[in-house]
Amino acid sequence: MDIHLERGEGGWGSLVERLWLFGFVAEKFPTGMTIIHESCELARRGKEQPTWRVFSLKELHSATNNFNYDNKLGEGSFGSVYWGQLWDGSQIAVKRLKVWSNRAETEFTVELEILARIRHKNLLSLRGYCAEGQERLIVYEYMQNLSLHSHLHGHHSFECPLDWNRRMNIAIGSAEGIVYLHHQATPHIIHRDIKASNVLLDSDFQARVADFGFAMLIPDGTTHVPTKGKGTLGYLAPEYAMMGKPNESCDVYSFGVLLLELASGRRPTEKLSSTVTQSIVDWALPLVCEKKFSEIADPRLNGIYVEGELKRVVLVALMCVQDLPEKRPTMLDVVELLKGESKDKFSHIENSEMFRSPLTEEINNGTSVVEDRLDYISEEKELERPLKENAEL
Ligand SMILES: Nc1ncnc2c1ncn2[C@@H]1O[C@H](COP(=O)(O)OP(=O)(O)OP(=O)(O)O)[C@@H](O)[C@H]1O
Repeated sequence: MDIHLERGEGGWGSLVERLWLFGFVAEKFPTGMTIIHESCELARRGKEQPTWRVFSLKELHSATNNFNYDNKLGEGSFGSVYWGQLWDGSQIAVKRLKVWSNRAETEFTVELEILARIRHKNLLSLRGYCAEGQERLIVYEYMQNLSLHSHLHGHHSFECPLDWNRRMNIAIGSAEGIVYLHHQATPHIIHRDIKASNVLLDSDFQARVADFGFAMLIPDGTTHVPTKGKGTLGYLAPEYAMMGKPNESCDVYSFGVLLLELASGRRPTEKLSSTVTQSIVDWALPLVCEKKFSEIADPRLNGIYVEGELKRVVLVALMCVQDLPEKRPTMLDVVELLKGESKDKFSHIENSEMFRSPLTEEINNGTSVVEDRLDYISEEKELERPLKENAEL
């Protein structure tokens, strides 16, 4: 018989209690969101032990050289992220809460609650957490090649290690990670902040979707959940920006923006002048209507890409960013289309009305989105740091 009880430790109290019983698990989190959890995934994993654990603050201080500035990998709304090395030589990334607040506490708990229940090759894995006094830290696997954002727009964009093959793998891999969240996780998960800085790259440049602080667990049968809007400028679905009702199609919209970014190397929005900002969607659509795909391709690719795949990525992206959520594909469709598995669906898309007239109303004009109702909007920023050791560039 296999029964044991685990109890998290720390001044904040027990974060999670787990009762392991014949391969099933009862989880108890302080948010109370999930008291009993009997997921298919856990059943599949059988009696596998959780891969994460509770870290002491002392251990994390020593791993990160006392959160030394030189170890800092980046900074987000929650706090700073530091590179560290554990006593066994394994590398970690430690996210340290900046200022304690109720909102930060919620983000911390939501992220842990979600990370603890997911496991997929294209999602960032949790190594553990630390909650001592007012300190809140999340420990992740370290991703040697940092974020997609850093390669497209940041410190590493000039080295451009992202050839076309890697870009295709990143597109398909990150889409598969989101398919898992939307269609396979129990309950389903809406990420709500899909963007280039939340797609991390491992030593083989495989994509790992990260940052679940804004994510939401959606029980079966829920059509939409009213909530205050969250997300990042340039990636927000118009209906979500205006009404703040998230569902899976909001992630699909953000993923469409990310695909355009990956193909073109442009940012989601570009300032044309001090008063005019153009969205990547408004820039790409007229070029597609004129069949000028080569003008969309990132100049850093030096013309070395597979024409058919570039076209596929761009057309699928534009299907994802349609104004009407019901017209957007699901992430399952997106994966199928990106892999070129559905010739019929693709030729239907190629002949779509929206690619005939440049001024179609299917796409928003990039300036009409009312984003001031959002509770929290972040802007893309990234600390310029060299890659840590083992980066294969
Ligand atoms: N596991 C990791 N391995 C390597 N680098 C990481 C890891 N996690 C985060 N980073 C780096 O730290 C940066 C900051 O991450 P963080 O998730 O805190 O913020 P963000 O996603 O950029 O912004 P926000 O949280 O405000 O949306 C990332 O862009 C990435 O470069």
